[in-house]
Amino acid sequence: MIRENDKVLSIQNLTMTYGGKKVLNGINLEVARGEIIGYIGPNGAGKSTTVKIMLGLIDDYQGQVVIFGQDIASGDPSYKKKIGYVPENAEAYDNLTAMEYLVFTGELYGMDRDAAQSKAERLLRQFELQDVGHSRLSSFSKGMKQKVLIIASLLHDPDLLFWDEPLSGLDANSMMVIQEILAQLAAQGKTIFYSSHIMDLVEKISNRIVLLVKGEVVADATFEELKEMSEEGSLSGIFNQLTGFTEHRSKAKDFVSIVQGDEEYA
Ligand SMILES: Nc1ncnc2c1ncn2[C@@H]1O[C@H](COP(=O)(O)OP(=O)(O)OP(=O)(O)O)[C@@H](O)[C@H]1O
Repeated sequence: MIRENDKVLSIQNLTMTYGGKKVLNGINLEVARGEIIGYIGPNGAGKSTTVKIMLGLIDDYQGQVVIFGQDIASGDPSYKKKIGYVPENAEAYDNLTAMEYLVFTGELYGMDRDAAQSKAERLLRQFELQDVGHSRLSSFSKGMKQKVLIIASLLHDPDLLFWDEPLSGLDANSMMVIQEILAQLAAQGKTIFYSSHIMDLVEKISNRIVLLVKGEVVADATFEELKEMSEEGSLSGIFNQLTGFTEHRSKAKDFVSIVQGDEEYA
């Protein structure tokens, strides 16, 4: 049970339908300060849809979502100021320089322009991006862009973070730094939703795993608890087992046979 004072987020019976198709099917979730939630599931399971609902981007859902004690359907957007978001991609901003993007984002979150600029400069320097602060994002490598998105999500020191595939493209050294940053933020009471398909990383970073399959939470436990419940030793093995996926070998064999021109598989 989470103490009422520690509760950051509460989702009750969340259901979402797109064109008659139910994509979220009664999700319940209580999240406390300081948790790093590995939010995982197969493609199309409903992860982005739940995150978009929590960000207030989708409002025609059924059920209740309470963030920082406020029902987000109440129409008061102030809870958003305490949220940071790393989108899966942010190509729409490619024409901005890193600094322009960061200052713009900081101001959206209510920061003063000078404060946003000075903090952005210092954070860029931490990632050794100070020399390209005034270059357009379109000229950045995948990993450099990811670092800018990560800085943008943290600039206003939010209490709740939604990170969608945040480390894609980052080298091993940068990943270790980010991993440590997340651990330190969580230790200070920040809450992090970490959505990724890279199971090794989710396993390392999260202290709680929530697995969504076809719009339902099918597992909600620590990695250690999941390991005890399953015969699998890794999160990717547990993921395969809980999503009922056992045919990777036969699928790969069929695929390779078609590549090699075997008509039987046409
Ligand atoms: N705007 C939309 N209109 C119609 N259907 C949608 C829309 N957005 C998502 N869906 C459907 O909702 C389901 C859940 O999609 P969602 O993007 O939430 O999955 P996901 O778990 O984030 O997947 P991925 O791991 O591939 O990012 C999918 O079947 C998807 O096709």
